[in-house]
Amino acid sequence: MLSVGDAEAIILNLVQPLDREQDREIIDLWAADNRIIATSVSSELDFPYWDNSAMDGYAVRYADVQESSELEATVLEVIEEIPAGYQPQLTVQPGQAARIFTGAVMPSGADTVVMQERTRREGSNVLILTAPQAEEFVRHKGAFYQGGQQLLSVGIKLNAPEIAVLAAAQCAKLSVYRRPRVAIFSSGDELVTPDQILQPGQIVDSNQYALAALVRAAGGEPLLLGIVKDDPDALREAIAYAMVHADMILSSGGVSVGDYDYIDQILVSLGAEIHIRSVAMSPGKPLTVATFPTPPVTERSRSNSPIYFGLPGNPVSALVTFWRFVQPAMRKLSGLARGWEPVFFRVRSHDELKSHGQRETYIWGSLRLIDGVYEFHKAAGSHSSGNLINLAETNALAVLPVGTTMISAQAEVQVLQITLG
Ligand SMILES: Nc1nc2c(c(=O)[nH]1)N[C@H]1C(S)=C(S)[C@@H](COP(=O)(O)OP(=O)(O)OC[C@H]3O[C@@H](n4cnc5c(N)ncnc54)[C@H](O)[C@@H]3O)O[C@H]1N2
Ligand code: MOO
Ligand SMILES: [Mg+2]
Repeated sequence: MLSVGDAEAIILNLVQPLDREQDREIIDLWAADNRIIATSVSSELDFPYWDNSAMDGYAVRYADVQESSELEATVLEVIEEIPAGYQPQLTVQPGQAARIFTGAVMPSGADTVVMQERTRREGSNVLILTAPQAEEFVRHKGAFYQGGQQLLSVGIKLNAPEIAVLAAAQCAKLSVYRRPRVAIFSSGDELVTPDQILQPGQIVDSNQYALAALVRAAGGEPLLLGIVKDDPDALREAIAYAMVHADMILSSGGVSVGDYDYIDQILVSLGAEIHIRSVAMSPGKPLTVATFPTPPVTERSRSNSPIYFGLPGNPVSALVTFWRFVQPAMRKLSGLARGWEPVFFRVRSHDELKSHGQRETYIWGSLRLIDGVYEFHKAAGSHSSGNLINLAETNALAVLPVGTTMISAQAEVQVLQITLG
């Protein structure tokens, strides 16, 4: 059976990012958080825009004050007061100073700022009590950034720091990748929506809710296709619709070896190429990954043909395979230039962890900060892949490699981070 690592490599190789020319939209900066920038940004402005003061104090000529001390204070005449947002009117001549405040424009003639605490005001004069460094507390025009250079490159995710940069660069509208459209449906005759009274043998379709939330959290736009019966015609219709409307298709259920598990054969009948049928992992062994032939350019509404993930129906298996494979694939698809690969790190395990050792095993639980160190706590209760009840507060999965049957309590374990940073 295919290893998890090989499956990941196949999937990430199949997924191609959205097209930065064709798959983009213009949005307002207020709506930019968590979006991915599709054109590089530069500014004509220098940062800082002007020479300005980093302190409340006095703008002086260094040559005048370089010998100043408590005992031999330099006396300067204060010629002007310069608050932030004001254009200085006078030039500071030898023997003169200007009162200045943080962020205010430096007056011509002055090259240094002496902070207020190192001065004493006497009427229209100021006494400089300490020798400053030359050019101290002056933020020079262009010192942080010179106009014309690249500020942000394509493929960066926008959060508060990048949005602040864009605002400072007066970029009130910007071009971002559109959100990937992800079609989602659940397959199974036993499934009903949460508002229905359960008849014998029925269960609630929880997967579609979970997958929609995961798709949204990963920056995608879910296209909900509902519950599809274990009926080849109904499944073919749903997949054929999704093929032309989505960048990615997620189904859950119907990918194992049962008589009603039709997904693979329908994909084949629609001309899809199946790249993965199962993976040596637990939970999540039955997993179908397929692609469709690229339609002719004239019939295309988007740059790529979609990738299909037939996730296993068991609720935990559907989530684990999403976290392990679909989430990185969505990040790559969405245009992120870097950081789409899954993130693993090592922590101490609070609990003993067990596996049968034959497949790479993912155990759900939570990372908790104990005395400043992250510790993995296995979720209490049954670890059957059909039990979703103890999934609440899961924020990491412990990974036991093939061949490892036990990790003792307090020993180190590798965990997969599943909440997006
Ligand atoms: N003979 C074998 N049987 C099974 C194997 C196997 O290797 N040989 N693998 C098992 C494993 S592992 C898994 S996982 C499941 C995967 O099954 P399917 O993907 O075909 O899914 P279904 O049979 O349709 O359903 C499985 C299970 O999950 C429940 N389910 C399905 N959809 C949903 C949903 N939307 N929300 C909540 N729960 C759902 C369904 O009722 C079943 O209980 O196959 C094993 N069998
Ligand atoms: O993958 Mo099944 O996921 O082991 O229950
Ligand atoms: Mg089945």
